[in-house]
Amino acid sequence: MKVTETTLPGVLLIEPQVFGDSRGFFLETFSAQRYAEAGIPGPFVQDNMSRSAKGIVRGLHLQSPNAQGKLVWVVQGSVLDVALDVRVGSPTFGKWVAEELSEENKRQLWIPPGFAHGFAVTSESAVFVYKCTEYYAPKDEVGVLWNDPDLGIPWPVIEAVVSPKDRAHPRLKDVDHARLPRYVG
Ligand SMILES: Cc1cn([C@H]2C[C@H](O)[C@@H](COP(=O)(O)OP(=O)(O)O[C@H]3O[C@@H](C)C(=O)[C@@H](O)[C@H]3O)O2)c(=O)[nH]c1=O
Repeated sequence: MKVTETTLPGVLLIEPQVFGDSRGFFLETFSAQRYAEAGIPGPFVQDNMSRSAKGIVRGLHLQSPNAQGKLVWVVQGSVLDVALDVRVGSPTFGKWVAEELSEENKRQLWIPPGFAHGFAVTSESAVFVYKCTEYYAPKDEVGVLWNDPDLGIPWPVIEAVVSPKDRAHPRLKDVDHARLPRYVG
């Protein structure tokens, strides 16, 4: 597999090796030793899957405490996936990266603990899967407004469909910083 550092240190783009043949294709979506060697330590304790229709935006979400590292990819359709650094004291606080993840490109994104995460569906529908390094802890959920004008994320959707919960998140500047993770270098 090919691992590339994105413009946000710590956020990694992974292009798995795909073995195509007359039946279709095969790829390994995760292998503990290989991913650890690539800088994705784990251990992963929870796997998730969601399906969303075109135009849906989920995010921007994190947990703090109990911050989750997330290894994410798309098994059907395509999304624009976004990781936002919200670690207080980080030199890249408030910066984000956006990568297209799709059934076709089979890319994965590693989003370390301490980043907020979200995605927008650009295909008719998308099935999104991810591995998490911490269990879901609703009491620790923190959200940042998906279309916070200070962030300027170019969401590729004309009419975004966003859950009431996600519509109610504050802008990053208005999030109680005591609820955000700290940058530890
Ligand atoms: C995230 C999650 C949700 N749920 C439940 C709670 C709720 O009833 C239902 C839907 O939850 P949500 O609206 O939070 O689902 P969703 O908006 O898809 O939340 C996810 O968004 C992406 C962007 C992430 O990064 C994930 O970590 C997660 O926050 O599923 C779990 O049982 N376990 C979980 O791990």
